[in-house]
Amino acid sequence: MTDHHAAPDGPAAPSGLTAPGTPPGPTGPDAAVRPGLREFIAGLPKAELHVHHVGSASPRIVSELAARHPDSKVPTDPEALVDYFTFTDFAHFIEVYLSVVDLIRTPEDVRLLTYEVARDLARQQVRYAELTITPYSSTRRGIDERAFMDAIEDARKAAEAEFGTVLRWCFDIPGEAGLTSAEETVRLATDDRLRPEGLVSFGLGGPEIGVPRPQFKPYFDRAIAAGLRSVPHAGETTGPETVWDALTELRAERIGHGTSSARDPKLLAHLAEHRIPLEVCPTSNIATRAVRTLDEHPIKEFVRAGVLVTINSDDPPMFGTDLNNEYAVAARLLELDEQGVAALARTAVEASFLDPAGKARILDEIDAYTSAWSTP
Ligand SMILES: O=C(O)c1cccc(C(=O)CC[C@H]2O[C@@H](n3cnc4c(=O)[nH]cnc43)[C@H](O)[C@@H]2O)c1
Ligand SMILES: [Zn+2]
Repeated sequence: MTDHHAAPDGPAAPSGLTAPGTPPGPTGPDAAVRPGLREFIAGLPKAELHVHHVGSASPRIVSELAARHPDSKVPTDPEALVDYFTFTDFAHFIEVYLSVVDLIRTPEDVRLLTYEVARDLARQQVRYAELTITPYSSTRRGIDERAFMDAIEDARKAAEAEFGTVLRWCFDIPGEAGLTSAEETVRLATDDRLRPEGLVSFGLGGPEIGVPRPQFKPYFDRAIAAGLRSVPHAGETTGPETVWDALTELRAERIGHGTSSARDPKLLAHLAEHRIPLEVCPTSNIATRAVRTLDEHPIKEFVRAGVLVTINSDDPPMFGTDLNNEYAVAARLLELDEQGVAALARTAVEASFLDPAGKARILDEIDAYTSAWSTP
């Protein structure tokens, strides 16, 4: 077992079987997190703005789907998944990610996955999540587009009714799949007969190296004209120029990761001035080896520069984390107490694409929870 999945009192690591007392790995729980802070985080109402649909499949769901489709190379044993979800670099991560995408073959698989993802979010007191979905990956594998939309919408409505967690969708272009995938994604996102009610934003994911952002401008223009918000990944595995491209060409309102922005003081100043939040996913950056160690993560520089930082989990079971653990990691890196952690949760709600009344409701909940916690 590799140690970056060791998380004794943290999230359900990929195996869910990590023995208590396992030495913490670079992204595991920190002795330095103040006593009681993990409990505070666990009960804190939160919003998750950067989490991938397929990348959120729990070990139980992955093994259930792998057992259904025995031709797949994905292990059926949740323990074996820990090694399977250990990545040598970003390209290896995408290769493994796509092998899990290959397991989603029917509208029922889509519905099950979506509903279970919502259940996992609700368990962490996530009140609102924008889930990044790549419809192209499913339709090109033969899932009927109408049935796909019905499956995610059905799960969204059931999750809201049963768990109280509000889900919204970000449809992303898998950039490396080329302009055909961009055309297909924007068509699915803007065709009034298909576009799901829960869709709020338009994204761009996958590898960045060799996939320049400007080529996607016409597709983002169409999505924005149809009322969608622009949230591309940028600066995860390439330099700050990619983030500039996302801002100027794709009119990004938030940036997925934006890690390399720290290398460009002018960019940091621009992000701060224009209040463009970064969707920071610390453990993801270590797991894909985009950043070497957590202590080298630039989150502190973002905060110091006045950039709005939101904390997110990206592909939590694949990275042996969950949103609560990401808040604990951020608390250690930023040296936060309960008030500081609550401020991070507030920033995520404010940076979300939820309507004003929905935002106010969660913000009130955060305040009530935080003052009840600090009242003896
Ligand atoms: O589905 C296909 O057939 C296909 C063909 C070629 C390339 C791709 C992709 O590149 C899919 C990548 C997929 O990865 C998702 N994702 C999940 N986590 C991350 C992340 O941290 N950074 C970037 N992308 C991520 C993303 O949603 C893409 O759809 C697919
Ligand atoms: Zn992502």
